[in-house]
Amino acid sequence: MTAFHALRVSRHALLNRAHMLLYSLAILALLRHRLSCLLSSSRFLPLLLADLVLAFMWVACQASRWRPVRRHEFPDRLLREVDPAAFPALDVFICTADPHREPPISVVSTALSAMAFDYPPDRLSIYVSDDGGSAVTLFAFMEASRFARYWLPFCKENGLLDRSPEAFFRSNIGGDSDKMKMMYESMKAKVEGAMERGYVGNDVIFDAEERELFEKWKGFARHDHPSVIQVLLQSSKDSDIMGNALPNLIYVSREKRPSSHHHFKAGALNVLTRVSSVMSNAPVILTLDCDMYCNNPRAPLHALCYFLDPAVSTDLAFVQFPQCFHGINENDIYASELKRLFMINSRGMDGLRGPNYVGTGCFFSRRSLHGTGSPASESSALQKAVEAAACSFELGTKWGSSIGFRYGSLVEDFHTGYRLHCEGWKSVFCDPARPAFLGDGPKNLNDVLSQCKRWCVGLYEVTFSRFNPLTFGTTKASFSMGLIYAHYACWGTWCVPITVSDPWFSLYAYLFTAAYGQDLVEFLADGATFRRWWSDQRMWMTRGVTSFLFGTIQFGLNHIGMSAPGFNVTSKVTEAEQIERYERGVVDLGVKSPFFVALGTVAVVNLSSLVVGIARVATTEGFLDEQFAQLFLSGFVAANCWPIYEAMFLRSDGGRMPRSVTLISLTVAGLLLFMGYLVFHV
Ligand SMILES: O=c1ccn([C@@H]2O[C@H](COP(=O)(O)OP(=O)(O)O[C@H]3O[C@H](CO)[C@@H](O)[C@H](O)[C@H]3O)[C@@H](O)[C@H]2O)c(=O)[nH]1
Ligand SMILES: [Mn+2]
Repeated sequence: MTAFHALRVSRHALLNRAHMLLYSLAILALLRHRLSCLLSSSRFLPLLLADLVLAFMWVACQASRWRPVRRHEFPDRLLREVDPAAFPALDVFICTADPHREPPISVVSTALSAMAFDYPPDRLSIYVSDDGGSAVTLFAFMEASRFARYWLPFCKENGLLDRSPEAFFRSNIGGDSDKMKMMYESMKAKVEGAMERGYVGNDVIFDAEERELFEKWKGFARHDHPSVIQVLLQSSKDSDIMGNALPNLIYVSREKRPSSHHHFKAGALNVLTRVSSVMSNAPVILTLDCDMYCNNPRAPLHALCYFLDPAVSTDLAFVQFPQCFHGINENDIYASELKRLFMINSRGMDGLRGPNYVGTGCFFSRRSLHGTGSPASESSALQKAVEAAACSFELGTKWGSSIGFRYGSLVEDFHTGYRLHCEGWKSVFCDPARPAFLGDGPKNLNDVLSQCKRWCVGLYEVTFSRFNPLTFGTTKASFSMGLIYAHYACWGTWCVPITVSDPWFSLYAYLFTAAYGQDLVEFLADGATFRRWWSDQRMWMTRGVTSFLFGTIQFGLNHIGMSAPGFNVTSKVTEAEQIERYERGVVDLGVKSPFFVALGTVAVVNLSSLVVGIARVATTEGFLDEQFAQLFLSGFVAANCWPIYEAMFLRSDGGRMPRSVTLISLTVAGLLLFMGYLVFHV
């Protein structure tokens, strides 16, 4: 048998190791210096803490630089050697949670893009989990099941690669597609109309049978309702207009009761895992977020290149594709690409036990989630499915603790992938030239920072559990995997070195330039531009004083019971005016957010120290030599803060900082500066 995939170790590996050696010597020297300072004055204690965090985060991340790899798959070989009729069945899970933040018509487009995979339709099932419990979402999927009869043959006849109608009609107009476009627009208008009215009117319902389904929504509340499971397409019965079989399409809205915890997305995925196990029970499962449409119809074939290779499949839990986004602006001002997380470090982990699970674009082997057991009962498949979607089903079972998607963290993806690695499973990072899945990144700063804060809280939940990666991970997975997971689990602690500023000395110059230089090189090597890297490092600093800081505080409050973890679904809709600003690359600070008070304060404090520093250079001899590095740092931070100064003082558009936020920032900064003056001069 010829191989379906190949692997090569990155040329950077040796260079990385040499860099590691030098850098660790410098870190040791730094810590030694700091300890000796501490002996002279306890004022240095916060700085020691900052240095320790820096050292720890750096060391933990190195494991991902030890052996980065690149893989390549050969789907054509697979097609030559394996008859598609012998492909394993594939169950696709799509999660949605809120019809207002996640428009049903977009969820439908994602589902259609998966239904149109280059995969035998009779082996393909799409399950939609609707945590929003929305009749409009069900209605949108009924429409989609009719539209699919035309759309799927249209994609295949025209050899389309963009099989999400939303994405296709965004970029293609005219020609053959005119008729299809009209059909799509008419479906879209019906769904959006129902969304606006807030219910599914009798005028848009197809027949009496459909009307009956919506009866279920009488006395129905989003957080208090029975399960609704509706089979919309059945492969054995339904065919498209050319007479080809259609994939199965199943709508699931699990039971919700105020008295039982629904465990957010992990809970939804576990319900789909069980519901699908009694209906199609495919050995391969793909998880998708509602905005992550398929951009490469051969994605499943790429995954099969691993699942059908007996040499790797025995302990292969999942094949993860990177999260990629459409519509990112030229300089990626909010670092939405998250290149280090989704690309660079994933390749690094791939050279060890495998990349972590990032929640979407991931093919699982069902075995790794729940062995082969499925809910046992005498009833029919549909009845069993309804039982499996009930709130009480999991009571007294291992679901969420040692089988299925794991509970206890807002980052169920991180937690689940990590626990699978701890159980001895492996994973693979699969990154074909044409991105397999594309999603929506948040397009305003407040949403970007809130999302990151949620991750930060979720990651702490893993750190402070008995599965702490340093103690549990390093022994159960492997030492190096444990370190990388610890690096992420402690993401929030970046707020310590970023918020504690330091009297600079020459060793820092090396530590700073070497780390920044390496980061830049890795970005450029991965195809980024300098400006995109610049945005990324700016966002890293921004998160330090906002998401990481607030996330750390929030976790502390949750921990002592003063608040509870919540999952704020990221909005996938952006106002036209905001989109326009985003496309021009203008930062959006136009909402009254505590994040922006923190940003404004830091920016003003830094600007003041820069101005005072420059004044001293002009008046005091020798000051420049002594404090050059300190001044350089302030200058560098000020350059990063430029968009904030603009938003505070220079702009007048809707994205400028609200007056009240500017005033509060100025006041807080004034107080801080005054306190600083008292400490150092009185
Ligand atoms: O109670 C919930 C909450 C969320 N979701 C779905 O989960 C997905 C992710 O939610 P989103 O608000 O888009 O969160 P992001 O922060 O953008 O998502 C990233 O982070 C999540 C938590 O780590 C992962 O689950 C995602 O896959 C990953 O893309 C969406 O499809 C939601 O509909 C549910 O089904 N039920
Ligand atoms: Mn998302």
